[in-house]
Amino acid sequence: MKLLEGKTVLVTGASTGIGRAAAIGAAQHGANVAINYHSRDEDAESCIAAIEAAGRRGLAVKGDVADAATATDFVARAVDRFGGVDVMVSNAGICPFHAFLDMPAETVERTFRVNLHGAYYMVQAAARQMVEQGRGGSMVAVSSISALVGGEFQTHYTPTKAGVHSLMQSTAIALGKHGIRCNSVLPGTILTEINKDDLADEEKRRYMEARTPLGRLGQPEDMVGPIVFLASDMAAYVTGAALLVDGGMYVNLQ
Ligand SMILES: NC(=O)C1=CN([C@@H]2O[C@H](COP(=O)(O)OP(=O)(O)OC[C@H]3O[C@@H](n4cnc5c(N)ncnc54)[C@H](O)[C@@H]3O)[C@@H](O)[C@H]2O)C=CC1
Ligand SMILES: C[C@H](O)[C@@H]1OC(=O)[C@H](O)[C@@H]1O
Repeated sequence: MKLLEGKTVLVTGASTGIGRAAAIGAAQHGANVAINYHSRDEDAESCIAAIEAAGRRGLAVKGDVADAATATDFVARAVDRFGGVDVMVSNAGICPFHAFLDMPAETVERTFRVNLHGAYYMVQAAARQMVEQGRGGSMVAVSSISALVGGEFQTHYTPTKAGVHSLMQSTAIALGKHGIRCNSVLPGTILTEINKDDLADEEKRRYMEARTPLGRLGQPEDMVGPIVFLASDMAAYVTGAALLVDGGMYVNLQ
């Protein structure tokens, strides 16, 4: 069953990892897909090629999500190409692992700007368009298990993920009257570029695997079903919710 037939889906940070998998998954579920990406043109082109191979139309728009103008440009370009916006997947993020006591202020500020301000601007720009269209819509923000638990080298990162989750709760209230649903997914540890260096440490990787009741770390494709579901009309009465997608890592105390 195709869950996003006829819809236009926008995904930020979609040239790699979870965003790329979500963009291709949305196309496989019948959506035309616009992707935002930050720097690597060849990765964006390859994502668009995969969207088109799924028989749908794709559009790549370059831009830094930390800049509010990127969001208005992204939405305007998608509307110009596809005629509207039905779903915004706010996914772009960074996690430069670093100790707390000597954390550089610029690392804190950049992480806040990309992860939290970026999500805010993207969701706001999409919401304005959806309200104008008058046919509702769906926001899916990629938060994290880190919205719920801490990380020694993620003191600048975990507050942004709690913030993204909180943003979905408040926008669910602000936008419910317009038929716009807002939810977050909370991935556990998914093997992508964001943690490639961190998980190159075999001991840490084995520890993270051992914490996961399903016995393995996640792949970007593990995020597709939950994101597509929340984006789709199958989740028509789901808003303000957070869906952990972590192989059971969060509940595994002992
Ligand atoms: N991989 C994991 O274990 C987890 C990842 N997440 C979240 O998932 C999201 C996607 O990350 P992954 O796919 O894992 O890693 P990734 O590094 O493959 O993807 C992040 C994407 O965001 C893009 N990006 C970074 N800064 C940007 C900017 N200023 N403007 C536009 N795009 C920008 C990158 O170019 C990249 O394509 C992030 O928000 C991350 O915090 C959440 C929980 C766990
Ligand atoms: C980047 C980390 O490996 C990943 O990001 C998160 O949000 C989770 O906390 C994982 O540790």
